[in-house]
Amino acid sequence: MSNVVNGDAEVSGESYTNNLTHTVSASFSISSSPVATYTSPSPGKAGSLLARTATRTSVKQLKPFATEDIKILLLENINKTGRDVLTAQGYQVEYLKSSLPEDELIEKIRDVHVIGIRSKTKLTARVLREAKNLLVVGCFCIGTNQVDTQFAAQHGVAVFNSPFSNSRSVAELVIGEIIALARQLGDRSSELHKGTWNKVSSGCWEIRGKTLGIIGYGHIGSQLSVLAEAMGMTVIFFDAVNLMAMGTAKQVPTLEALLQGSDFVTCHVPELPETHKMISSQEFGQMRTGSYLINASRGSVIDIPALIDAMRAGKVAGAALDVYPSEPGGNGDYFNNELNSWAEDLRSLKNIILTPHIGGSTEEAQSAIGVEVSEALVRYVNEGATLGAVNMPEVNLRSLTMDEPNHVRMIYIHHNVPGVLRKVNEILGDHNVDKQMTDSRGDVAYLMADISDVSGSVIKELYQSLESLSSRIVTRVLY
Ligand SMILES: NC(=O)C1=CN([C@@H]2O[C@H](COP(=O)(O)OP(=O)(O)OC[C@H]3O[C@@H](n4cnc5c(N)ncnc54)[C@H](O)[C@@H]3O)[C@@H](O)[C@H]2O)C=CC1
Ligand SMILES: O=C(O)CCC(=O)C(=O)O
Repeated sequence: MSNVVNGDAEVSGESYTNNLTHTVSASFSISSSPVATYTSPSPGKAGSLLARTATRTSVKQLKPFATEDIKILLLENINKTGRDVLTAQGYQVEYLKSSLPEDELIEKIRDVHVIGIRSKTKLTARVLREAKNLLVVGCFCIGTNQVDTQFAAQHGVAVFNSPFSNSRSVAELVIGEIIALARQLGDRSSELHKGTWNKVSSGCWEIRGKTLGIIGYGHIGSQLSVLAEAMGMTVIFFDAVNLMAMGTAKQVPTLEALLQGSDFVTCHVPELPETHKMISSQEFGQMRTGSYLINASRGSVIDIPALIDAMRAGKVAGAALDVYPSEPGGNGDYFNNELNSWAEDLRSLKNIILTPHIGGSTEEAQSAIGVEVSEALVRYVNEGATLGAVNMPEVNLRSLTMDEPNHVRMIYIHHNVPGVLRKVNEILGDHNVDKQMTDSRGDVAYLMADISDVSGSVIKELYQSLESLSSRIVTRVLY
């Protein structure tokens, strides 16, 4: 394959960096000239930060490859804003509305350099092991529990997410659910849908003056706290760390204190071993009789058979669940006992709101997430910047400019073992290293160095020397 970029004829990458599976793909064409630059396609409609910065003529677009050779697989109906950012770069983007069963996913992931998912797609070690060309994963959501982020890092695959673009949407959904549960809205509505008029006030309450207990006072929990106080509720919260309370909310020292003191309990913790079945029979026993439970975090946080028992016993007067231990792969799939053995018992309860993991599903959230995550992916693919990565150290260097035509950016992802920097500096030391940054996270380290006045043959030597080090996970060359 050969490409022409800004008039420079390119030679096959295999002729000079045999093992480019560690950069992008062995089949990519790599310019023989480090001065080769890339003319950015016209910015997409998204009007994104990236599109805007690309029009600044002084910033040099770093690309070691023909952008149209970058293959991206987007699953789970990722918003058009995100697709637009990626297609505007000239990448090949394949887009599917649902997730894929594991075997199909493995077939598809073998080929791609970037994968974009939401909460449903499980990128386990088994799947990632097959992803030989994969550079980066974009989680177009907050949670990253669906990805084996540690395995990914150890194989040089960065993972990005959107840490708070859907937080407000989740908080608003929970506010709606608090009122809906207090007024038994779900039951009244479905009765009338079936033709039955059932006007009742017994067991229906205002939320003013009631206490909301928030478990996990992070982005969503603290946002919810502000909204709940504005509606006249008292807020208490429990968190693993000490945090500044919003408004007049109060942190309580134990989960038990939270459960005993709340009329409504809502969970906003990540999926972790410590949060697995955090609310089970014992915790339901500690809740006030007639209180309500909401979970829009992860399905594993609640012991659902214990919830069913607590609701049947009248201990819990209502519940709203948005997330489940097993969730269907796509719209139209069944939510039944084959998926979760207790599904039909759950569906038969009174005053229970069951939603299909829509906490973050608003136009505003999905549009913002699409742009945010796609831009992080583009920055990583094109420039190697890891800012915001959830599994790699955060490393960035200022963009190279058009005034620096003979520069190369070397990226060396490596095992964090003693003596690596000495060896890397022996390789880079004879050259003019303008800037260098290195950082580590656990047992993976990330080094980025911009080197000036280098020829194509020198780049090849630098690349091969870094590749030959035993500490190497991935070497990338950008210019
Ligand atoms: N239903 C939906 O569509 C959505 C669900 N989520 C879920 O909500 C979760 C929370 O989201 P954010 O508020 O953005 O996360 P965050 O990371 O900002 O806050 C989580 C809080 O939980 C606390 N925490 C962690 N372990 C704890 C423990 N064992 N006990 C008590 N507190 C603990 C942390 O200290 C932190 O303050 C996400 O991890 C995700 O799984 C997020 C967005 C949408
Ligand atoms: O929108 C989604 O698919 C997932 C939302 C979610 O659970 C998250 O952001 O963690």
